[in-house]
Amino acid sequence: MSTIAFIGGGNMARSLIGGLITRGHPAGAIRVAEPVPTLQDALVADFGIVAADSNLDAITGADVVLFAVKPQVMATVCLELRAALSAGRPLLISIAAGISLANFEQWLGTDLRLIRAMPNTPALIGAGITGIYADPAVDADDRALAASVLAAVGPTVWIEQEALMDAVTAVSGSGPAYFFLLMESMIAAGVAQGLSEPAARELVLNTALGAARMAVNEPLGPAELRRRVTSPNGTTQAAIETFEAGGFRELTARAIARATERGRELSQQAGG
Ligand SMILES: NC(=O)C1=CN([C@@H]2O[C@H](COP(=O)(O)OP(=O)(O)OC[C@H]3O[C@@H](n4cnc5c(N)ncnc54)[C@H](OP(=O)(O)O)[C@@H]3O)[C@@H](O)[C@H]2O)C=CC1
Ligand SMILES: O=C(O)[C@@H]1CCC=N1
Repeated sequence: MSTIAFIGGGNMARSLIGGLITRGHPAGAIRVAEPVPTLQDALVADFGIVAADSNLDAITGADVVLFAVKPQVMATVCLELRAALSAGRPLLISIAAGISLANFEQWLGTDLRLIRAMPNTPALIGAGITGIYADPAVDADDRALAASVLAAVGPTVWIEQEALMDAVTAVSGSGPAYFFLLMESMIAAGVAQGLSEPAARELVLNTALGAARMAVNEPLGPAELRRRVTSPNGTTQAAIETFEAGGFRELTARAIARATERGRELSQQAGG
C-alpha cells in the first residue's frame, strides 16, 4: 500500500484522511505534517495516522505527497522541499485552488509527476466530488494511483485542460458554500413568514437533501424536476418568476465567473 504524506492537516486533509481510513488504507501508511499541534494531535487521535515532525520528515520515503496547504503558502512549502522532492521523486498531488503546474515547475523544477485535484468539503462525509487534472507527462499508473487516493471521498471526474480547473473550483470546490447560502436564505425567509427557526431549518435542510437525491438519480435533469414541482399558476410558479425577474441565473453566472477569475488571480499572485 502506498505511503501518503499530507503537507498541511487542515479541513480538506482531515476529510481526505478520514475517507482513506474508512476505505481501509492502513493508518501507518499515512503521515501528516501540520504546524498547529492541536490539529495534528486530533488527526493522530482520531485516525491513528503518523505525525511527522516537519514537512521534510513527512515526505521522506513517501510514495505520494499531497499538498493541502493554502495557495498563499505553497511557494514557501515547495521551496523548502525542492531538494528532497527531486531526490525522492514521489507522485505529487495538489488540491490548492488556482496553483498551476507552471507554478509548481517554477518552484520545484520540471519533470515532475504532478496531479492537480479539486475536492470539496462533503468529502468529510464521503459525499465529495473531485475534479482531477494530470500533466500530460504523468503516466497511467500515476493517474490510477491519484484517482484511487481521491476516490476515497467520492466520485472523481477527469478534466482534460488545466485551464478548466479554475472553473471546477468555482463550480464544485466552492459550490457547497452556494447551497449553504441558499439554505441560510430560505431558513431566514421561512422565519420571516412566521415559522419558528427550528421548524424552518428542518423543512429547508430536508428539502435540500431530498431535491439533491432526486436530481442525482433522475436522468431527465434538474430543469424537468423543477417543472414537475411547478403547478400552473401555483405557488412555485410565483416564486420562480420572482427569482427569474430578480436575475437569479445571471447572478449565479456572475458569481461563478468571479470565482473562476479568482482562481487565476491566485495562480498569478503565487508567482506564475
Ligand atoms: N476548504 C475547501 O472547501 C477546499 C479547499 N481546497 C484547497 O485545500 C487547501 C487547504 O484548504 P483547507 O484545508 O480549507 O485549509 P486549512 O487552513 O484548514 O488547512 C491548511 C493547513 O495547513 C497548515 N499550514 C500552514 N503553513 C504550513 C506549512 N508551511 N506546512 C504545513 N502546513 C502548513 C495550516 O496551518 P495554519 O492554520 O497555522 O496556517 C492549516 O492547518 C487550500 O489550498 C484550498 O485551496 C480545495 C478544495 C476545497
Ligand atoms: O475558497 C477557496 O478558495 C477554497 C477552494 C475551493 C473551496 N474553498
